[in-house]
Amino acid sequence: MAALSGLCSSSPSLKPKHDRVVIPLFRKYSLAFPTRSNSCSKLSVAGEVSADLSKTNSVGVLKKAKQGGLEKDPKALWRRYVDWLYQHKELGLYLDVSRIGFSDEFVAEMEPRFQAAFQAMEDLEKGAIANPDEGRMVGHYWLRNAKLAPKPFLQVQIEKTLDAVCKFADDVISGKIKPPSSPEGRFTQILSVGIGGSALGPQFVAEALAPDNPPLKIRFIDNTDPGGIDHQIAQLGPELASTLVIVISKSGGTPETRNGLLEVQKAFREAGLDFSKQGVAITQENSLLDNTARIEGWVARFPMFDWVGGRTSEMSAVGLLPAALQGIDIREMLVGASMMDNATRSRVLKDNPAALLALCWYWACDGVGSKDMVILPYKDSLLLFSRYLQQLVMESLGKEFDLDGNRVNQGISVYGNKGSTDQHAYIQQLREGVHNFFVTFIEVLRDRPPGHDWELEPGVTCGDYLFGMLQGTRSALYANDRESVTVTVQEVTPRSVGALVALYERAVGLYASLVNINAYHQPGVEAGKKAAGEVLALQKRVLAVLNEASCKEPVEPLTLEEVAERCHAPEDIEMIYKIIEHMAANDRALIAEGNCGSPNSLKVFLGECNLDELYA
Ligand SMILES: O=P(O)(O)OC[C@H]1O[C@H](O)[C@H](O)[C@@H](O)[C@@H]1O
Repeated sequence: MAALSGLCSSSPSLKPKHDRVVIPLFRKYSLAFPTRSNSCSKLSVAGEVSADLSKTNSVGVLKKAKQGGLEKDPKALWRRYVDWLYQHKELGLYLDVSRIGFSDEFVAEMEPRFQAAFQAMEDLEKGAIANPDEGRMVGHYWLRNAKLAPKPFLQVQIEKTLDAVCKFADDVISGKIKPPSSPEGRFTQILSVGIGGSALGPQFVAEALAPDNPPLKIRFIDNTDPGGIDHQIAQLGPELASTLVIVISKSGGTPETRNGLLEVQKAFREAGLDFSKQGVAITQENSLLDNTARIEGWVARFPMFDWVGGRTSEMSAVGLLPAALQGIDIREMLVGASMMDNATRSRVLKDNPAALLALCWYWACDGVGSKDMVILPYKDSLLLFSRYLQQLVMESLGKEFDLDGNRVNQGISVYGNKGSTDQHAYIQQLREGVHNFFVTFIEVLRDRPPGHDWELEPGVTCGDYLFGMLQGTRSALYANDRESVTVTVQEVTPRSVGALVALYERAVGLYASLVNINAYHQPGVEAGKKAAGEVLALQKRVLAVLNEASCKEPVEPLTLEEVAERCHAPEDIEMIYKIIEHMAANDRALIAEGNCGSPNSLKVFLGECNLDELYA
């Protein structure tokens, strides 16, 4: 660890002042403090199990001030509330950061970092290669204000796509574009097939904003789980004939999405329906999906742009088309996002709600993700906000290396559902148990549309209870030194949802700058995909070996050792066991002897011999 003490030594104001803090063993830390300063030496010290904030976190006042505890004097707290309350008048959005304990000194020390983050954000918006690993521009902010796009052809692309989305949605809703063989004579259902960034935004927005009786109802296939897929198709029943299938994949090659598509196409064939007359693709030009849709003559294709990442694609065709088809005012979503974008371009920390959020995150998580972010919207329709944010925050910030190549293992964990429901589940632990989180309350002031409220006891409505639960939980947590942020909106509308999406997109971008990581790539996702590919390749070898033995006269059941040996993969015996266990559970391998609970007893064979494959 000796080299660590030299970190950032050229920056005297950022000298370490902290005590050693022990990080739980499972968080295998090997930290070099995230900073933009070139004076920091490049370090990669794997295997450490404790992190020394004094050496890894150059914000000197952070730990010291934290030891002082949170402000508890009601008058001082009220002053802090008023002093720091952020308000976006036009959006009717407030951000209260008073229950996060940062000090003025901390804010002052963070100021230069914020100025650097604002500059990085400005460069990004002007078209800099903000995703250096992939050599890509990052342009989701242009989607809600095309004039900001750095090249005229990008502007045209954005505007043309938006017009095409609106027109297509209008034509589908009006019945001008209709399915060939539906008794209703118009599309009534959407089946969205996509995963990750190609599902989470549309799911969140559908839950938040779809009217009670949308012109088209939406369902999702967002996995390669056959049971889940069958369930969605079964629920559609005869309405499959009036279902618009939207296949969404930026890359156009994600296996789960491809599988979903193949399964849905099979269901169409079995129902005697022509899929191409009901299929829509949203993907990058010339991707596998795009080419399939073009060659098969699907109803429509919409572009995904290279410079929009999946997790920030809600305001592209990915989010806008499904929303428009459900009758959601997508131009209002864009207005809300654009207004928030304007506000979050401010270089004055107190006037910039995204910067305030990033400040709170940094403070609460010590700039190293030491606490989890619990998202608690007190509104049923915002249930999926935490799930949406999970990808946005964790895929963006959860990085092994910083931009200078230091191993930092950054990130902030996100979870949550909704209040007051969660008060009856895990808030007990938040109040009294392990102190490893901070809360974000999302408060919605309007309970019901005007004229619909009633008092279920004198002076008290159902919504008053919800309000009371939020305020009570916030106070109870704070009284026990649990910090929280509160975001308040007037109503859940397309505008406020657009604003929330934009607020968090920018907060993530700014925070990424503060900790010096690339928020726009996801190299870690590849490892799991690659390993899955290897498992499927091994399965093919296992099948070939079992097939050969099963084609013998008499059939030769094999032990796991024999299968592994014949696959030339003795080191993969555990995976071979798992493959056989899965095949046996699905009647694709038969057990001659023993059972899966005692692997050494097993002898297996295939029910059928495939001679074609044997002699292929
Ligand atoms: O839209 P697709 O290319 O199908 O990608 C879907 C998802 O795949 C990967 O797992 C990425 O990590 C996600 O960021 C992405 O949203």
